[in-house]
Amino acid sequence: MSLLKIAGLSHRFPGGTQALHGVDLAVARGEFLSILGPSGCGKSTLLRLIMGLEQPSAGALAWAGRRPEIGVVFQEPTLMPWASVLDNVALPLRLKGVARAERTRAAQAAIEQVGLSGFERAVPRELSGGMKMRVSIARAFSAKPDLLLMDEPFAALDEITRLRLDDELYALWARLGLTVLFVTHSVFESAYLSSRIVVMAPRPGHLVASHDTAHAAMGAAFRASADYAATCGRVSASLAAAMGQAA
Ligand SMILES: Nc1ncnc2c1ncn2[C@@H]1O[C@H](COP(=O)(O)OP(=O)(O)OP(=O)(O)O)[C@@H](O)[C@H]1O
Repeated sequence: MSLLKIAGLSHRFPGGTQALHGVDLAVARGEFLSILGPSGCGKSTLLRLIMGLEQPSAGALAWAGRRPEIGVVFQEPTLMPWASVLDNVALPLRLKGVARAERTRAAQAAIEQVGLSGFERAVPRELSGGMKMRVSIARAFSAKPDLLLMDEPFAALDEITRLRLDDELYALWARLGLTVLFVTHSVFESAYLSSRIVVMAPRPGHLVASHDTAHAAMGAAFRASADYAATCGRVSASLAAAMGQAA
């Protein structure tokens, strides 16, 4: 069953920019869904509507059951610089009023999941860019969100770190059964991580294609596989079409 059903969603900003038009999208529980599209096609606007930070001009977002808990990861890790890794990761739990002992336990578990055990007392300036991003990811899922929204989380990282974090995120998703909505400009990253990829086109932003992907394995073996190459080819062609170019 769908966690979220988006129907006929359109959004016009007060200045007059029509950012989205007629978006229909269902997000199933447990899927890793990437939204891929050129700059300005409305990806971030769509995430803001899902987060409830903007109200749509038309159309509807329907959640299954109660309003869900949403975890968010942006390109900037946006950590509290004065606070320890543990306190940063525990922040959503503190804001929810979870008692100290319980939030420490949950934050420590999340820190372990992202491979940062032993760094609980470190502060952000003592961490590498990749480690800060791991803290941001741990914070986003520490409160066990129904949906994890990720807006180009690894775009500012070097390629080696990015590939490693892609592997780690894929493993986390598979291990914890997360539902992830992942915004990226990268065909290769989306083809590697996703169970489904939707491609958007601009002016105004709308969905043009949806691709299910084959996930047989991960790591170097999957990156070298024919399935991965075929997905990259199909998705690249959709993206080229979305941008009005021949593939
Ligand atoms: N607050 C705003 N006020 C007015 N127009 C906006 C606002 N935010 C975004 N837009 C416009 O809406 C359109 C979609 O922007 P959005 O940021 O959602 O695209 P995007 O696909 O996320 O782009 P990028 O990949 O560069 O981050 C663009 O034309 C942008 O200029």
